[in-house]
Amino acid sequence: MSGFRSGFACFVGRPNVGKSTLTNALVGGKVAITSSRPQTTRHAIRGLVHRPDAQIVLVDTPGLHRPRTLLGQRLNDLVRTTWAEVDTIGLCLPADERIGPGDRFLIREIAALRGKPVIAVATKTDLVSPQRVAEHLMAIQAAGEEAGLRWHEMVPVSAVADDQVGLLADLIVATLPEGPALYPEGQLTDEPEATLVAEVIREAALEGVRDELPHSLAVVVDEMVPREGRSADNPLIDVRVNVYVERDSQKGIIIGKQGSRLREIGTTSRAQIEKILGTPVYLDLHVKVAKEWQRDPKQLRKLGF
Ligand SMILES: Nc1nc2c(ncn2[C@@H]2O[C@H](COP(=O)(O)OP(=O)(O)OP(=O)(O)O)[C@@H](O)[C@H]2O)c(=O)[nH]1
Repeated sequence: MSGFRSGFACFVGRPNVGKSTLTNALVGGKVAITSSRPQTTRHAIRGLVHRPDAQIVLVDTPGLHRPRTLLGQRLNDLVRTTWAEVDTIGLCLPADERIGPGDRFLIREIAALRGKPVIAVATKTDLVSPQRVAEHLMAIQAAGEEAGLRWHEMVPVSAVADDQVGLLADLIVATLPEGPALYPEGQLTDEPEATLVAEVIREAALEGVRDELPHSLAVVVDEMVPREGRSADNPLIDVRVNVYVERDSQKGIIIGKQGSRLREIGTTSRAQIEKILGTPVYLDLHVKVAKEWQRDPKQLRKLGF
C-alpha cells in the first residue's frame, strides 16, 4: 500500500489541558487495544486513529514534573524516553489560560529533544473569542522562540466543539513515516487476553489448512467468564468463541471428519490459552458461516474489522 503512513504520537501538557478529551475526539470513541505490541513500543496505547491513508497510534506518557527527588528524576527519564521514541509530539496549551511557568518548563524540555516534530495544539478554543485565540497563538510562537523550539505546526482546536480535530489528525499523519498499519483495525475489545486468545485459536485453526482458507477465517471471543460456584483455589474460566468462515465448504474443513479437526484445534489452543490466562479453561468453540464477510461492511464491523 504505497503512501500509507503509520506511527506513534503522544500528547503532552499540564494536567487538565484537554489531552484525554482530544484523544477521544481523534479516536472517535473506538476503544484502543493494548495487546500484541508491535515493534518497539513499550507504552500504554490510548487510542488508534484508523484512516484510509494512515494509522496513528496515540500513546500515553506520564506527566513530566520538576524533579525534586531521585524518583522524580527517574520518572522524567522515562517520559523523555517515550518522547524520543514517538514520531510526533503534540503539546497542548489551553486557549483559556495564559502560558505559564509549567508550560515553559515543558517547552524547554521538549526543545532539548532536537529535531522531533512538535505540534503546538491550542486546545479549548470554544471557550474564548477568536481574538483571544490569535493572541494565544502569538504567545505560543514567542514561547517556542524563547526556548529555541521551532514548532512544526501550530493549530487551534476544540475537541468539545469538534473544530479542527480532523486538521490536527492530518498534520500528525504528515509527520509519520510511510509504512503499513501497526495494528489491525477495530479490535473488538480492550482486553488484551481476549485478543491473544483469538490469535491462538486462529493459528490453531489454520494449522495445516492455510492454503485452503486464505484470509477466510475470523475468530471472535464472545466471552471469558469465571465459572460460577468454583472456589478461588479451583478456578475455571469459560471461554466462548466463534470461528467465522465464508462458506459451508470451509466450515467442513474446520470441523473435520466427525468433528476431529475442531477437537484438535480445541485441544491445541486450550493448552496455550491456559498458559495465557494462568487458569484451567473450558473452551466452547463454534464454527459459523458468515457469507462473504470480507466484502460486507456490516459483517466486517460485527467481526471487528
Ligand atoms: N470547553 C472545552 N472543554 C474542554 C475541551 N477539552 C477538554 N475540556 C475540558 O477540560 C477538562 C480537562 O480535560 P481532560 O481531557 O481530562 O484533560 P487532560 O489534559 O487529559 O487532563 P489530565 O488527565 O489531568 O492530564 C475536562 O473538564 C474537559 O471536559 C474543549 O475542547 N473545550
